[in-house]
Amino acid sequence: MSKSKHVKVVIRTRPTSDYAQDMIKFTGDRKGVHIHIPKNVEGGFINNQQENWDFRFDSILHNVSQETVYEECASSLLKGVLEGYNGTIMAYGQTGAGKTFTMTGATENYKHRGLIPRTISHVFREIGERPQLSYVVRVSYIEIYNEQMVDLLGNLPDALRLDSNLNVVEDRTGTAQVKGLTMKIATSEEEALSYLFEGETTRSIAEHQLNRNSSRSHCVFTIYLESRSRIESSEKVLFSKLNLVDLAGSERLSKTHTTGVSLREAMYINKSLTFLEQVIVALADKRRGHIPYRQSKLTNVLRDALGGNCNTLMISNIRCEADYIEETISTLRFATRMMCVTNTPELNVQYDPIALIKKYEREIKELKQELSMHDTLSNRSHVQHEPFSEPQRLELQRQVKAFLENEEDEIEIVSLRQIREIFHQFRMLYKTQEQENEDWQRIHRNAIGTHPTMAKDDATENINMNTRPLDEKDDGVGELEGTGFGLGLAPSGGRQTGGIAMAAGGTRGPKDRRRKNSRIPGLGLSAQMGAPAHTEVEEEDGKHEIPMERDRIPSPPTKVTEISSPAESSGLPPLPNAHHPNKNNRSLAPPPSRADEFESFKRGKGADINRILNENKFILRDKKKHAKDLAASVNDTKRHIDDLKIKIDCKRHDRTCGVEIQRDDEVVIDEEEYILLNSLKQLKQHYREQYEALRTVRADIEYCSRLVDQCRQKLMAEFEQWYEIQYGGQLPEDGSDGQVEDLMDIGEKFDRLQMERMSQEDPDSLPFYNARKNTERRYHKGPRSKRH
Ligand SMILES: Nc1ncnc2c1ncn2[C@@H]1O[C@H](COP(=O)(O)OP(=O)(O)OP(=O)(O)O)[C@@H](O)[C@H]1O
Repeated sequence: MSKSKHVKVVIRTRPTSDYAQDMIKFTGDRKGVHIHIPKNVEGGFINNQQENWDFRFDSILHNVSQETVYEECASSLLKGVLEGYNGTIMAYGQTGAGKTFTMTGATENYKHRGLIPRTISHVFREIGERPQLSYVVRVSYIEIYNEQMVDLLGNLPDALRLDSNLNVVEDRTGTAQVKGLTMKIATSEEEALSYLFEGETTRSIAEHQLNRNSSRSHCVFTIYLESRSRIESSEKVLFSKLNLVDLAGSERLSKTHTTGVSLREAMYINKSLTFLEQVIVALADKRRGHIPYRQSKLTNVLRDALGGNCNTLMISNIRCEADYIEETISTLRFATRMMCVTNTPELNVQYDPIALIKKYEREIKELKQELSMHDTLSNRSHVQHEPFSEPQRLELQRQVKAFLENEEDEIEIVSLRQIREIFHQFRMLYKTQEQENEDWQRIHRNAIGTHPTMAKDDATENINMNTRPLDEKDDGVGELEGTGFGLGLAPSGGRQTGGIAMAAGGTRGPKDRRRKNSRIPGLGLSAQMGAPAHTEVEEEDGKHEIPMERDRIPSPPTKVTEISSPAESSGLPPLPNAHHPNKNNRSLAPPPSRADEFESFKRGKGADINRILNENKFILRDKKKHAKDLAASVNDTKRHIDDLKIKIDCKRHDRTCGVEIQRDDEVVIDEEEYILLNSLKQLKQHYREQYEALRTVRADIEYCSRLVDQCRQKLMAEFEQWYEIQYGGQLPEDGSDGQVEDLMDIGEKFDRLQMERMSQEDPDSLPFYNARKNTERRYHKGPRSKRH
């Protein structure tokens, strides 16, 4: 559970030779400050002027080194940040009190480096010591000047513009974010330090070019950490950030004696610090519901640190000279109020949705492996659990068609999912056919109706002729046009006698129930699944099956070109061929269906692979049959063994009842038992051999199945590719990046030598000097001085 914590406040004094020892005294425990200002005698006898002030803080750092400040203020807070808690350290105080010295320190002197560079070093040191975690470190640097936010790591021209496009927005969790802010990923201490120095440099360029006073701006350097475990679940991500804030000087307007631009700047600073104070007062007052964060950019940016989800520490820098006593008291007052602010730091855990998906994928894969193991153990290795891919669907569709066209006797059933897919394919074929029939009939009817030389009655008669029940014998059906369902072209007077219903609606005679063969026109199959190909007819001499030859079954668009078209003979316009569109009629017909094209592909470009596939399938079928036979004989042998065992047991039982002959303690068995035992031995041997053979065949089957699958996949893949190319699909094009070669110049070689020397003296200082040098080089030397 999260715990509330008050903002930790530390006082740091700037060393001075003019220390006002009569006025400022620190308590022995280094936590209290006593201020004494003697009464002004000019105030008269009755003088209410306050003389003494006592303050208590978390710690007082008087005349201490930068290192002590770091250990006291930042070290433990940073550990929290590395564990996933947010942190903020801000330096507050009057101009010249040492805020920048505390936060940034002397950038040219490693020993006097401030909290920010020390924190950066510490971050990377700690990361190196936590190999079980993977971290991403990002940094941003922002300056708030006259209520304008400047992105110090952004493009230099933008930093010099007065109108900034940075805005503070709230994310879903209510956390303030600076929209549009540059966040640089730092992979090393040196890189992160380079960004710090780069920001500093941008700040000083802007200061000179825009005549700004840097002590009148607030600066926020933020280190963002994103960490995830390398050994546990990596979808759990910890996000935390550490704000390192150098506030503008807090001196009063009256004391600065400023005018013009400086006055305006001072007003802005005072305003934002006043708003900061208001927020702190509001936070300290538990009855206050509304906290005015939005009044200024500063409070908006720091809202997490002030009464939010953050461990916050404030360093109040004070000066100990008598001249600055009023400002010092003011700073200490502000610091006291700050101590009343409580925050509720919470672990910032998020779950990475991509990593979560990856985790689920992994789990599914493992489960599938387990399932396939289970299948193998229960001899169901051919069962597939993956969703059907497009090529597999096409293959099933082909099998269904082959089955309906009598090319294959059966479709091997392997799973419930496959059965569902087969049913689905049946339905699709049925629907396609139904649609084609309707289209064809519509076109045909229109054509008949509009033909100038044909009377309407004739046309209707022509259709009715084909839709009425065929009540005459086979001969009477005559020449079927092969182009329509119920629109077959019967010769005049031709009537089928068997009572076969061939109406478009699929009405069937009561006796038309048994079907052995069916065919859907257009796909070479009958339009209705129930449309008969063999039709049972009852004649006087009993039942007969009338085989309906393929080409004799009325089927709409198919075979139109092969058999003399009724359209031609009756003067009708030619019928569209939806099954095999060619270039000339492609514009009329809809794009060819993939199923049809697949069939052509198998005959053409994919003929080779299709042949191999079929050969493999044949071998597989053969092997399966062999396995089935072997399994049957293995079971037979097993039955024989069991029978023999029973017989032998009976024999033994008889023996124990005294029937056996004992000779010199040796069990003597009779001939019959001997034969039985011998047979058992042979049978067992036979069983082992058969079983071994069965295992080998099963292994072969697995291997062949895989081969068949591979051939099928290849065929499908080649077809897909061919289809894409044929019908406008474009293959993606690859692109490649060039590499820029970075050569080392003489200066760099010198730097390297110097670096080597320093690394021997103080290895830890290397990244610091490196970063410093790189930043200088970028800004001040040669062609690399230009940014962006
Ligand atoms: N603890 C310290 N030890 C040594 N020098 C210090 C210390 N604190 C401040 N200084 C020196 O005092 C001067 C003013 O300090 P600094 O610029 O840090 O003040 P500041 O509060 O940041 O002022 P501003 O508000 O103008 O930014 C600098 O030259 C700095 O080196």
